[in-house]
Amino acid sequence: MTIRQAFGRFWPLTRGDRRWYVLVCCCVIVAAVCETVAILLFGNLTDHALQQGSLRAFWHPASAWLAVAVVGAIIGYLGNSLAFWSGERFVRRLRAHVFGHVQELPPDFFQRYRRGDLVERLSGDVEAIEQLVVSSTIGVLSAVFRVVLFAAAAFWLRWDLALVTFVLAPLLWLAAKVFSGPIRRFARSERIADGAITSVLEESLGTIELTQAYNRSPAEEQRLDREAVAWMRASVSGARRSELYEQVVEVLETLCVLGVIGLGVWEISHGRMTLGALLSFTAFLGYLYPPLRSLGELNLTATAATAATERLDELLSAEPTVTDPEHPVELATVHGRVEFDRVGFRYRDVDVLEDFGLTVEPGEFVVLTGPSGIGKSTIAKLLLRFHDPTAGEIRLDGVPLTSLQVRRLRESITLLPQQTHVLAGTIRANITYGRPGATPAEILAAARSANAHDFITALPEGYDTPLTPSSPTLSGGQLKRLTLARALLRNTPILVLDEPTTGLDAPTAHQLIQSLPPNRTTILITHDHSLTQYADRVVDLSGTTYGSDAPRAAGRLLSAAREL
Ligand SMILES: Nc1ncnc2c1ncn2[C@@H]1O[C@H](COP(=O)(O)OP(=O)(O)OP(=O)(O)O)[C@@H](O)[C@H]1O
Repeated sequence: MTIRQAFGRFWPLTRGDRRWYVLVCCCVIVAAVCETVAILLFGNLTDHALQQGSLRAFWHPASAWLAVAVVGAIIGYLGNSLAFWSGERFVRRLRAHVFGHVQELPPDFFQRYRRGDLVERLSGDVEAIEQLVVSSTIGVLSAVFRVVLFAAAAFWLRWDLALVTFVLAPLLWLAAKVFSGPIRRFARSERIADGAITSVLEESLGTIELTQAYNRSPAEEQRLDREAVAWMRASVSGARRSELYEQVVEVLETLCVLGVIGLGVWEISHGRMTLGALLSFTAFLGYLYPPLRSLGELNLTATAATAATERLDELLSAEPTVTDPEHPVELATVHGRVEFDRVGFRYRDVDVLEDFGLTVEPGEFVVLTGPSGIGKSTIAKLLLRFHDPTAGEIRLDGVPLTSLQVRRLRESITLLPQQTHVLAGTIRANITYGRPGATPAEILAAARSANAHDFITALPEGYDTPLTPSSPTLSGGQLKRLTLARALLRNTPILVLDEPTTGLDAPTAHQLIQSLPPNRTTILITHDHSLTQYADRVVDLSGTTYGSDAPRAAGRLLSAAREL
């Protein structure tokens, strides 16, 4: 991706902030004008006060110089602060944009990338793009204004000497061109290595118990070191090229300054120039060369940032596979009838479901069982539209899922996944995650139903006990009950529980299933056959489907009769 393409890709995100960039440019112009005036005053001071040794001739230009310097400093401060603020605003907006997009992507997208790499793209790469889009734009505009102003002043002072000065510009351009290729290459390798390091750190810290238990610490250190070596190579090679570029530019600048001074000396010796004019002129060079040099450097920074642009563009180009229909069907009330109609599904090349049919009536309690790997969790994921079936159709209350708004669909179904997800925050915050704004009484009721209230209140800080995802201070069974409380609090017409009783002792498991709320469509995925007694129907994915005369079924029939 070229700088131009990279810039075009992200520039639209600056909409709404461009007036601030214009303001920054105005500050830059005023500050550059102040610097120009200050240099001219310096020439005046040299010719009238210094050369003639006149203190009277000193005060006027000196006070004017001071006033101009103060104005320049104030405007410079305001401009730089504003430039920084608008740069950070862009970072915030870009990160939110990419993060929002990534959150819509299907689960298999996250299998293609290591989590640490994604983290790096959302942190380091986003900041690198800010460099390209905002800082570099402001930097280039600022440098161009300054070059134009100082060049105009230099031409006004002595056009012939100014011409010599500008020999430098094409040389700098040439140098930047020569160096930009390798710098881009090393920047790309560095961004990739950054992602790999974050991944290793994230993965190792996430499995620290396993690492310690299996004595794998040295291997983990080696893994990190391998990535660190790749990162160091890229980083050092890139820095070397940048440094070499700086030194080449330094030498080129020195050559030009010496050329100008040599010419100036010659002019003074022929009486065609004053010392003040020569000193002002060389002072201009001192001001002119930094923005000229920074134009070349900005080119290199922007070139390096294109590596980050490519990485972020890759994320933004990934399309969500599950989208809202153009004209969604509105379901005023969800009754909870779920139909899988000749559903087929495959993960890339692996067929998981073929011609699968199941209808769950509103309020029915179905146990889904079958051997490991047969596709039980996949059915739950299809119901929430994490994926769409490759054949057949799934319907909710007779409406195909693809005709419903994804948000509305997920509002109607609660999935308790097999994996226990703990969030950073208190136990209360963990429970209310699925339904912010729930009342304390509702939280308590959900915790009681999930058999979690007693162990929570036995903790010194009760519902305010803080939890961390990496090392939650609760047992596996307690965490299971906590996540069940979170699911129950959502109070949706459909409940899908994927192995909710793993890690629980038999009495607790039975108690938990018995206390599940009645009158809602419940699909319980389990390997525990003792729990099937509570179901209205058991569906064994290996082939058998049978009803149950369990008390639970009777209870449900009773409540259905009551409803009638
Ligand atoms: N993201 C995925 N990508 C590719 N294949 C997958 C993916 N998730 C699951 N599978 C495969 O699909 C099949 C069904 O998996 P699924 O998790 O639905 O089984 P399950 O019946 O719930 O198993 P278990 O009882 O062990 O939880 C398995 O063979 C599994 O390897």
